[in-house]
Amino acid sequence: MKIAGVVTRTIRFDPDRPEAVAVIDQRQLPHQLVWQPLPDLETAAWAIEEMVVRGAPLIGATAAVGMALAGMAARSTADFQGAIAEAAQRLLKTRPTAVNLHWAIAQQLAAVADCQSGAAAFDRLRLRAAEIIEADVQQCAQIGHHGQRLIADIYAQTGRPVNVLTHCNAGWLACVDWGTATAPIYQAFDQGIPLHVWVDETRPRNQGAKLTAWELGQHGVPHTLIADNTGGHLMQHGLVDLVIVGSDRTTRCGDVANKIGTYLKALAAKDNDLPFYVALPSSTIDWTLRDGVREIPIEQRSDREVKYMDGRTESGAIASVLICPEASPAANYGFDVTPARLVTGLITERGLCAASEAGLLGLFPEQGAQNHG
Ligand SMILES: CSC[C@H]1O[C@H](OP(=O)(O)O)[C@H](O)[C@@H]1O
Repeated sequence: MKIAGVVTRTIRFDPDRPEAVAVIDQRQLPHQLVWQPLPDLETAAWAIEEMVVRGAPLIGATAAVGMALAGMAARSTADFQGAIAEAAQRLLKTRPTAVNLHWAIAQQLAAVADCQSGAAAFDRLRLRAAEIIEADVQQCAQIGHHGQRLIADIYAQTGRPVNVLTHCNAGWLACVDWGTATAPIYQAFDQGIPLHVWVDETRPRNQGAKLTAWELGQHGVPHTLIADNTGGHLMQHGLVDLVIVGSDRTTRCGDVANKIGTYLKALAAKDNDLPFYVALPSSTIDWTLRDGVREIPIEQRSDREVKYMDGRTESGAIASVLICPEASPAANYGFDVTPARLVTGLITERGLCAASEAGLLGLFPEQGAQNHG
């Protein structure tokens, strides 16, 4: 998407110059645009752990690049396979919930399985990383193409601007470009469909306030930032037409793990008979799992993220402030799981489907042949 009118992606990766890879440091947004170089595997792993980069698809893309950087470092060593396996283990320890991390690492390990030299393995890793990055862009564009119809249909029925609510940041900043939940919004907006987005601030890391509001503003999309607990009230008063969120891991039966608070939005949407859609690329589907509440690992992060807020002071300095008694313990669950029964439908790169095994296999029949879960 564009930053100040310049087409930009979240990660700059040239397979012919992998050592020059850099990512937007999303911890600095919206106040500063900072590009963070990723010179080696460890920096790539650190960037995922510290949420320099975040969002399931971008975590996957960064992991794929991290594996390529490990391959670059090991390209002249005899035990290059051991070094690549070690890199995979390092990356798997970064963040547990987004399945794209596992998917991307598995893709890279498969790419080098039959390599007989470090040089050949490095070539496979850097080229596969570039493919994964390009595929994410195309898949998110397709999610936008399929999802924009939902917004267009509501506009055709009502004849007034469509109010969409989204949670966290499932925007182009969570991907390489376009986003997942935001792709239908951008494409409907670009087609001239009048719309407005309610942006959940999304405590505790405030990805909505810091990232979604910023990227929508950069594109000129009308939006209003709201406290996380506002959505239900808006839905009760007819101010929301559609909820679209992203996913970090979706089971083969349509259960969805997403940023903490998503489940509560789904409950409110159900209670108000409003459509609740989840936008996701197939790299976010975990075909080995069926029951998301029981099986999806939920990341728990530092209590500091709950106890402190950071931002820009009135004097322009970036500061972090304690918002509770220092002695108060805090729990920081990063995600929750929305059961498929609360999901109206899934928006994938292959089209829309019901949040069910039949729905997903209808779009991805190749997965049905394998005995999963
Ligand atoms: C399109 S995936 C975006 C997804 O990732 C976010 O989590 P985090 O910022 O912690 O990586 C959130 O769950 C978004 O919906």
